Amino acid sequence: MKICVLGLGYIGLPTALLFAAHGADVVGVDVNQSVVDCLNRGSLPFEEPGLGDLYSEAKSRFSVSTEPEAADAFLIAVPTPLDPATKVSNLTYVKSAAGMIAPHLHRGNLVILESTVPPGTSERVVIPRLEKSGVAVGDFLYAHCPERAIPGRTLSEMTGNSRIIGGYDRESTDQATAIYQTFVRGQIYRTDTKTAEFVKLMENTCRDVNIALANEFAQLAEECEVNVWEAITLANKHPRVTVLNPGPGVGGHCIAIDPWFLTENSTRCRMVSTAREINDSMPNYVLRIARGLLAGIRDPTISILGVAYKGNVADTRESPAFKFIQLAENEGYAVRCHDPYATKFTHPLMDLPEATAGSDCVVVLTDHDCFRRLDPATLQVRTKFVIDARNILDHGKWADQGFGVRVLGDGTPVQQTVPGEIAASARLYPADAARPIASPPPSSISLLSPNGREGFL
Ligand SMILES: NC(=O)C1=CN([C@@H]2O[C@H](COP(=O)(O)OP(=O)(O)OC[C@H]3O[C@@H](n4cnc5c(N)ncnc54)[C@H](O)[C@@H]3O)[C@@H](O)[C@H]2O)C=CC1
Ligand SMILES: CC(=O)N[C@@H]1[C@@H](OP(=O)(O)OP(=O)(O)OC[C@H]2O[C@@H](n3ccc(=O)[nH]c3=O)[C@H](O)[C@@H]2O)O[C@H](C(=O)O)[C@@H](O)[C@@H]1O
Repeated sequence: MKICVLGLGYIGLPTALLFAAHGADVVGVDVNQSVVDCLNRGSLPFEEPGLGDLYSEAKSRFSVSTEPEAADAFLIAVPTPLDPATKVSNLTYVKSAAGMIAPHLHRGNLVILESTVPPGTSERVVIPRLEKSGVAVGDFLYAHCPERAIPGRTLSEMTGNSRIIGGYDRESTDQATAIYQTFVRGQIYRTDTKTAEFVKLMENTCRDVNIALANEFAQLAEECEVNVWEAITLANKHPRVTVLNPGPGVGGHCIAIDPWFLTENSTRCRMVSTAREINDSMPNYVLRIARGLLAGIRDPTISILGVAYKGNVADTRESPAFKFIQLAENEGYAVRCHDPYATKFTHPLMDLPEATAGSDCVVVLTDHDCFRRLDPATLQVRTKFVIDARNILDHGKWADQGFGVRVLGDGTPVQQTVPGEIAASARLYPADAARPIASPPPSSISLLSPNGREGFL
């Protein structure tokens, strides 16, 4: 079996290598020459746990090129970004990939679309371009097989997750099932192409809406002067309730984008777009907290810890850090950034001492594990304020070092802050307290550790 994989990014490359490691001859195609050069040098264009070892294992059956060639099966894993102005999918890359396959397509070949697309895209956009080959669908096989792997655990999820295979016809579903079964150990579910497109979008939209609910709870809790983290921990004791974690916003190439694909042709949707609005407004909310703390400080500097869209990954796509920084700079704050994972960003990435030197407020935006263990005694800041927008720091330790600690959703009323009341506005945690609430916590629950729950890597 020879498989040609178009798009060697976060999804296409691991998928191509898994096929190769399980016996297929794979040609990986990417229009970006630097990706091809990098792989030809034996390096990886990005990091993902286990990918280096898989590459070594698969190398003998894997070659790379900027052009597709004849094969038994073609797999498309190219980007499907969102046009930020119109909130409509940009299908340019998918169209171009289908156009590149057409000259090599023969009767009996299988084409699989893995890229996430709006419902109906296969039928309206992809298949017609493939048919320019002169072969009609039915004579070539076609399936949409959406990817569900989560960055940071891509390989274990690609092999262990269940999969949806949406074939154009029974033969297409059978053939696609057969090739995924070479490495997928999870259950394979069969459906039609448009349902598969819809299911993928529903999954990510469901997560987005649930995160929006957690973010709204954080804001409501603050209005009620309740600590949302304690409230969530307790609510999640209910056997049918799972509230996710509030945070500074939703980033990444998928959850912040896919809900718009579901609604782009709809005139009825309310909840999905409202959830997007709530999540997109979280950087403003965190900045409002910072504004409260920094009122009265001359020429304030904010130190951002974490620009990646989530913990323990380097990916900054759609990261809430972009919006937070832009808003902060518009406000006149100087911004210095530190992220031990990210390598590419719009702002210079500094080491921790440099990013925090002379700072007036440290803001944790990403839940990297290494931040949990940070020792505040080592930081040479000017003003001791920290905002923990992920609830990951050891707050007692920071308070011991004299920091005013403000946790997103901790119940401190944001609007109470007025210039001249700076220290009072940050809840100064008593050195021996793990949380800013008056009554002592029941000894049986860990109130500031809900991040070990489902929902966070
Ligand atoms: N990254 C993720 O965690 C997940 C992504 N997806 C979906 O998978 C698709 C791919 O996403 P990523 O791998 O993250 O994208 P990516 O941006 O990491 O990689 C895509 C690659 O495709 C290449 N490319 C663009 N046009 C091409 C063409 N015509 N022929 C060959 N190569 C081409 C680009 O140069 C790039 O290297 C998207 O639709 C995304 O929504 C789905 C599930 C998870
Ligand atoms: C339904 C679902 O879990 N989808 C996964 C998701 O991967 P992704 O890394 O984007 O998801 P994520 O871990 O929820 O992170 C998205 C964003 O949401 C934030 N986030 C996440 C969980 C939470 O409780 N609170 C929160 O604020 C994260 O910090 C991040 O900014 O989207 C992937 C995709 O489609 O690309 C998909 O394959 C993955 O399985």
